[in-house]
Amino acid sequence: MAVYTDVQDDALRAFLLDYDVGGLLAFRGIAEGVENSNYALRTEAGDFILTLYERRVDPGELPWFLGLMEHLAARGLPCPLPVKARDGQALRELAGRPAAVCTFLSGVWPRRVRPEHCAPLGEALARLHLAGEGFAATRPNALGPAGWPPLLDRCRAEGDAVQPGLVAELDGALAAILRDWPAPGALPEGHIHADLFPDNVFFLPGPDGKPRVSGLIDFYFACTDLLAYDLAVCLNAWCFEPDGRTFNVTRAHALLSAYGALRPLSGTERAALPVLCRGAALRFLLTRLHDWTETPAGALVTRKDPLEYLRKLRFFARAEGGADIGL
Ligand SMILES: Nc1ncnc2c1ncn2[C@@H]1O[C@H](COP(=O)(O)OP(=O)(O)O)[C@@H](O)[C@H]1O
Ligand SMILES: N[C@@H](CCOP(=O)(O)O)C(=O)O
Repeated sequence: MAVYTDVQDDALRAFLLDYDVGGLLAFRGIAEGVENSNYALRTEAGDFILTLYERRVDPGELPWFLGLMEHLAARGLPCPLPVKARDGQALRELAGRPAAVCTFLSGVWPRRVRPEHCAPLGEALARLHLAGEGFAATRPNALGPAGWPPLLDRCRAEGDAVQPGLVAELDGALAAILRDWPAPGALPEGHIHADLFPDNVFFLPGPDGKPRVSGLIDFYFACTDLLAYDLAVCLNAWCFEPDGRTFNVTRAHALLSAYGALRPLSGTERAALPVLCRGAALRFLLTRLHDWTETPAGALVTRKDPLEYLRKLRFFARAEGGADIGL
């Protein structure tokens, strides 16, 4: 479910009068997604996505996200381009919420990841990092290492009800990750997506029939951080079998090789990748755990399993070297 705010058709028609997109032909709410309300629009000018920004997005940060997408799209990355109204503004208001219209991207996200998805993914991620250069404004990662201890504290009271002993295990894992984390300035930084899960990457078959990336969406966790951390997020999200236990080295190797062909990893980045993977596993474990225990009964949101990421964290803690994670 991701339509929290209802939009009436007369309000939408009036809203669109400020844009050069012609008349509204059809619209429907999109059930997928977690954070915001999304509608698919068809107007006389084509297809668009309307997003109404909900609870967890800070309205003050929206110009940064929209500015980054505009910068990346202008450099040829297949990401949504915010559409400006006639007053030159992409960020407007509808139904009492901050709202933006973006271009619609074709394609389908992979319900079942195959190694053939991972090379185009790695290439797209490297292109994203390279295209982000030159976007001057920065946004710190609120869900980076400094954010993990307070997040764990918020899960302390309820965590052991999810799995006995969980809080103590996470205390130990967090301490080890913070101890091993790269020192400031040690690794290259830039703008990262920070949530490039399969449901945020669209594919279409290329002329050879193999999957080609046709769209990267959902930039609302994007921030300025270690570039290699984005790879760690992808290794977590794309390279395990669905049970979260079995790591697929073939997928990881395809992802890392394709990335490295466009943006070669330094020796320091390669050495840091295992701890970045542990950090990324902990980050998604903590946000899922927090949502698991805090989501009110009856809320129309599908909670995601935090323990899937405990299994991934344990895998990366056991991994003995780069070869175990596809380097
Ligand atoms: N630019 C786009 N083009 C096509 N579909 C989109 C676009 N943006 C969002 N969507 C659709 O909306 C769904 C939810 O979008 P997403 O940004 O992941 O929402 P949320 O931020 O709420 O998690 C996606 O799975 C996709 O179906
Ligand atoms: N990818 C995160 C959840 C964020 O949801 P999204 O729909 O905004 O990508 C997770 O799996 O925990």
